[in-house]
Amino acid sequence: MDNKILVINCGSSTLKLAVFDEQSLDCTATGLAERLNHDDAVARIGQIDGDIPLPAGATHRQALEAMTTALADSGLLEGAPTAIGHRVVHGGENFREAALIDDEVLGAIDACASLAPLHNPVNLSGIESTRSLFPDVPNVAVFDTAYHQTLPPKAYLYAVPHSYYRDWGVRRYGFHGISHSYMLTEAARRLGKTPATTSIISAHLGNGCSIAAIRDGLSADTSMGLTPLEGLVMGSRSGDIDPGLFDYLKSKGIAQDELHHVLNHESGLLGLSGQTNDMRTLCELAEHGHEPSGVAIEVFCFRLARYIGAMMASLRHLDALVFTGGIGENSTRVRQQTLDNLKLLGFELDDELNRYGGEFSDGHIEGPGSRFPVLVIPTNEELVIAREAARLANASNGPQAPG
Ligand SMILES: Nc1ncnc2c1ncn2[C@@H]1O[C@H](COP(=O)(O)OP(=O)(O)O)[C@@H](O)[C@H]1O
Ligand SMILES: CC(=O)OP(=O)(O)O
Ligand SMILES: [Mg+2]
Repeated sequence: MDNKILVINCGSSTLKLAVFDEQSLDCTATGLAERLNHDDAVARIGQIDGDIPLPAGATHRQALEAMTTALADSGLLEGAPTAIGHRVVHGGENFREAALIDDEVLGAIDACASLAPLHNPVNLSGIESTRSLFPDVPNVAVFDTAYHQTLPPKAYLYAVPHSYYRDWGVRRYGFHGISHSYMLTEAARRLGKTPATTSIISAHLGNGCSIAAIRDGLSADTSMGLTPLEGLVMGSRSGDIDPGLFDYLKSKGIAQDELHHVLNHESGLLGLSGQTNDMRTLCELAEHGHEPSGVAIEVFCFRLARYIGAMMASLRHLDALVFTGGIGENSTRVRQQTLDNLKLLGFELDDELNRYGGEFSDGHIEGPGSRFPVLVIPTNEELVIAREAARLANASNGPQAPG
């Protein structure tokens, strides 16, 4: 019987789950629950036909229970997993790497909840659920912030009174570190280099979007800040705004709570287009002449281009610009339109390679005259989490005999 690692990624209204073989780290099952806490909540497991039955308005916990039962019933878990890895978005300054979960770690995750209100509370509910479903199995937290703990003060300090940082931890933390660190190892492998000598700009473009400057293997700058709201334009998040907006809109009768909701849930691509947060649909709409969708894509790409330029300030050399995430991996248009803004920096794409997203060129999509390689690399946050969960669970089984 093969030992299995269960990986859980709880998002605000989704739950992604994956099962890995502990030895080979092959992914043997994947599942997705969507529209959780809504009447039409739905769950599927790739290896099982049909939907997994969920009650209307199912919570993360109910979905997790239904999905793990279905996995167990169909033999996909092969008994209880040997370790469970969780994506946890905000770990503050407490975690430079993944951690075996105990009550102290749970407390530290809870203490960061107000800094990632869309993410940490659901991450915690995922952990609590698996702890009660599988009481004897070690749980491991893998943090989105951990990889960015190498940011230098010049990149993480806001220019506000220093006591805000000292007393309240007000600083830039950065997120999507699981994905950015995977981009580093994958880019290094494709370029025939070691991660420790590789410098890249990594653009993770999913529903949440962020960019990182990675200098000689270490995160040196990134676009997200105290919370995952800062930086790039995202599906429904605004990214950077002038904080003066709060006062101005207060004078228009929009309270802080309401604006907070708008900036997180009704802005970004959704707010600009008035249609959807989904880039694929926006591209289709724009192709059919829907002007606001075209404008939304233009703002998205221009902001990204500005940030690519900004990331250059942290690097001594650049081995590659890397695109990943649902948009970065799949949108020929976004990659082209972004780099059209950066001709002065010497980026050039090959139209054909870009159209195929680097599928037949080991990820490369740059043209022959490009000053820098440009890569498209599919992210695999679940694999990173599985690897860390296996490593920490094994380490917790006591000291290994010297080899
Ligand atoms: N072919 C495509 N063209 C453009 N955008 C795409 C395409 N496929 C997926 N996307 C976009 O990727 C985004 C979702 O990214 P993903 O990384 O899956 O999200 P999450 O952050 O929830 O994991 C959506 O905006 C979706 O429209
Ligand atoms: C941190 C963050 O924005 O995560 P996601 O992209 O999953 O929303
Ligand atoms: Mg994501």
